[in-house]
Amino acid sequence: MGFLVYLFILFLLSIFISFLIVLHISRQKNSVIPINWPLLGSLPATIVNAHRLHDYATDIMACNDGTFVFKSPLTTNTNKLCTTNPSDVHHILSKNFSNYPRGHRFRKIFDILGDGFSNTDGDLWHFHRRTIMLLLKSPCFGSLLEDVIWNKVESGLLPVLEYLSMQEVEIDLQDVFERFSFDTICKLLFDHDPKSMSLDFAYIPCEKALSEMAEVMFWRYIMPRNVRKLQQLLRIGNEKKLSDAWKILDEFIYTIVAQKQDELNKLKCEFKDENFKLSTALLREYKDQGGSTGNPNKFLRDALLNLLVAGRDTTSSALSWFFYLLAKNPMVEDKIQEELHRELEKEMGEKDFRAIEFDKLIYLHGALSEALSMGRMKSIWGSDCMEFKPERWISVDGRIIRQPSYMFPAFNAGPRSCLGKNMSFTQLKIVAATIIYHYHVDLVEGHLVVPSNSIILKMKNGLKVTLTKRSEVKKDEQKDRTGWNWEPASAKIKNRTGPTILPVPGSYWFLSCLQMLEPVLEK
Ligand code: HEM
Repeated sequence: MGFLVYLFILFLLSIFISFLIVLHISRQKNSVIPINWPLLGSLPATIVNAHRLHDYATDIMACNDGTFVFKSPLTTNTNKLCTTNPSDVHHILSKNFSNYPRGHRFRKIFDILGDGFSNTDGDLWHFHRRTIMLLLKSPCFGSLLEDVIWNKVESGLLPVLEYLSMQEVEIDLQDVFERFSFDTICKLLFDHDPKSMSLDFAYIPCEKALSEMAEVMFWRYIMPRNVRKLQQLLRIGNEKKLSDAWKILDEFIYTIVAQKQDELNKLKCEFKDENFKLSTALLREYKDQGGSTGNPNKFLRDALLNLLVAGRDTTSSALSWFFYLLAKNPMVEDKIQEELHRELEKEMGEKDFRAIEFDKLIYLHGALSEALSMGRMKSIWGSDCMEFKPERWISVDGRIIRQPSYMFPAFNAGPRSCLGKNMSFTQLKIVAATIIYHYHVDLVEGHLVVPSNSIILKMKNGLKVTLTKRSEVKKDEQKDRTGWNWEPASAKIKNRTGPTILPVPGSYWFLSCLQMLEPVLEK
C-alpha cells in the first residue's frame, strides 16, 4: 500500500514538473531572451523556435547590442557566441584571428569537407589559400571565367527562360540559379558541364546532394552531439541523408578527378596561357600534396569539394534574394534598366551585352551589395536600415563606397576572407543584367518567401515568379532619354513615393558567414 502511495505521489510530481516545463516553454515563445535552463541551457528555446531560427536569432541580437551567447546543455559544453556587432566581428575575424581557429569540433561537424580550406587551420589552410589565390588572380582565369559564364547564359539560361516565359508558367528562380551556378562552377573546376540547366530540369543527384549537405551541417551545428551520434548509429534522419549525399558527392568528384588525372598525365609540355584550364591547373598545383591523410586523391577530392561548396549555393542564393528584393522595389529595377541602356548606348548602340563594361554598372553593383548586406541594425546602417537602398553604396561623385569588411562581412573578413568575391560579382552582374534587360520579374502572389535552415541562406520554398518579356510590353511604352523603349516597372504600382520597407535577407542572422570557431583561449 505504502508503495502505491509513493508511486501516486511520484506520478503527481511528474505531472506537475511537466506542467511547469510546458508553461515555461510556451512563455518562451513570447519572450525574446531565451531562458537558460539548468542542464538544458538554451536548447529548449532553440527547439521551440526551430521553425523561425533566423528571425529568432535576429530578435535576440537586436536587443543585445548585436552579440549574444547561447548556452549549451551541460553535457555538451559548447556555448555559442553569435554576433552581428562590427567591432566584435573585427576582433574575432581580423585583429585576433590566430586566437580563433576552426578547431576539432568544427572539423567533426564538417567532416565531409575533409582537409579542404574550410576545415583546416595553420599550414594546411595556408597552403590551400596560396594555391587557390594564385590561380584565381591569374589574368588567364579572368577571361576563362567570363567565357564560361557567357556561354552558360547564352546556351542555358536564356533559352530556358525564353521557353518558360512563353509557356506563361510559374518558375522557381532559385532552382534556375542553383542549376546555373552548379554548371558554371563545375565547368570552371572540372572542365565538365553537367548541363543541369536545361529545358527538362533533369534531376542531378550531385546538385541535390550539395543542398542536403548544407542543411544537415546546419542541424549538426545546432543540435547536441549525442543526437548526431544516435542518428549515426541508427542510420536515420539527417545523418542518413548526409551519408547518402557523401556517397553521391564522392562518386561524382572521384570520377572526374580520375579523368582529369589522365588528361594531365598526357600533357607533357608546359601549360600555355591560351590553354588555361582551372581544372588541370588545380590538379597540377595539388599534385603530390597528400595532406594529413597521405592520400593525394583524397586530398584533391577535399580541395575540389570545398571549392564546389564555396562557389555554388552562395552565388545562387545571392541572386535569388537580389531578385526577390528587386520585385519588391520596382524603382530600383527602373534605375538598373536606365543604367544598362545608357551603358549599351555608349557602346555605339550595340545590343551585344558582351560589349558592356560591367565595372561601369555602378548602380547595379550598389544594388547587389545592398542585397548582400547583413546585420541590418539601426546602429550600423542608420534609421533606414530596413530599406532596400542601393544609393547608400554610391558616393556623391558616383563611385562605389567601399565598406570595411567587418561592416559588410557577406564575404567574410580578415585572413579568411572570400577568394571568389570578384569572380562572384562578375557572375552576379552578368546574370542580373541579362535577366533585367530581357524580362520583368513578378513574384507569384501568395508565395511565401522565408529563409531555410541551412549553412547558406537559401529560400525554404524557393522563389516562385512569372516572367514577362520586355519586348512584349506594348501598351504605355515610354522612351527613356537614350531612345530605348522600355516600360518602367514602377509604373505598374500606383502612388509609389519611396522605397519599399521590407525584411531584407541581411536582417537575418546570416548563416553563410556564420563563424563556428573555437577560441584558443578557452582550451
Ligand atoms: C555571392 C557569392 C559568395 C559569397 C557570399 C561568399 C562568401 C564567403 C564566405 C562567407 C567565406 C568564409 C567561409 C568560411 O569562413 O569558411 C568565403 C570563403 C571562401 N570563398 Fe566565397 N563566397 C561567394 C562566392 C565564392 C566563389 C564563386 C568562390 C570560388 C570558387 C569562392 C571561394 C571562396 C574561397 C576559396 C574561400 C575560402 C577562403 C579561406 O578559407 O581562406 N567564393 N566565401
